[in-house]
Amino acid sequence: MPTALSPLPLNPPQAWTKPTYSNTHGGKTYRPTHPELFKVEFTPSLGNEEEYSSRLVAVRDFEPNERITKLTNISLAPEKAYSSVQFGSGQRDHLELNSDLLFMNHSCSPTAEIHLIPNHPDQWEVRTTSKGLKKGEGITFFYPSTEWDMAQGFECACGSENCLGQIRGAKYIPLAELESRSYVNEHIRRLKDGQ
Ligand SMILES: C[S@@+](CC[C@H](N)C(=O)[O-])C[C@H]1O[C@@H](n2cnc3c(N)ncnc32)[C@H](O)[C@@H]1O
Repeated sequence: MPTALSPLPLNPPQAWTKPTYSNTHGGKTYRPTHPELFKVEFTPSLGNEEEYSSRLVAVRDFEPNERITKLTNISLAPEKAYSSVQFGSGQRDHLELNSDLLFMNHSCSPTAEIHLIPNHPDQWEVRTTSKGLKKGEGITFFYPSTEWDMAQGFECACGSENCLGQIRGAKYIPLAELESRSYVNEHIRRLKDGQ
């Protein structure tokens, strides 16, 4: 069950077509959700089926600690999935982004953060880190900052010097390590406290 204070809709407020290589290259069904902020890029040489072949890229500069966007078209996820973002410690506390934000990849040295103030979905947002963000840079976040035990772990290909390798969720990473990488959401801190 979702937590009592989880007023997320079961369906996205606005219909959304997931971008694919073909519908962003000549297809007519895809409309970027935040064209003035970021765009989805595919690397066709890696193949359309390869999930890491796509990424979200800033189309303008952002200041340090600037809000990139609020999470405006979210819905309660039917279940934890590769695409969902965890917003609480309850079993059903996972949301779907239903926007191009889905294409934010994980990085061990992320350029952005997801801030999920408990029980205030109207304030949930994506922010830059203290470094800000330049036009053309990938918008990434540290998945364990929201995810406790991911539906689908992966071998990280972020390429950063201090890459952690396997990414499976915060459950498998000490709190100090989480804190050294990213803003850590309150539900993750709570779950760490109880570990
Ligand atoms: C929500 S999707 C992110 C968007 C993804 N690139 C796509 O095309 O759908 C999450 C998936 O992307 C892939 N991914 C994201 N960040 C990654 C990384 N740093 N290294 C390897 N794969 C990554 C993993 O397969 C992960 O399950």
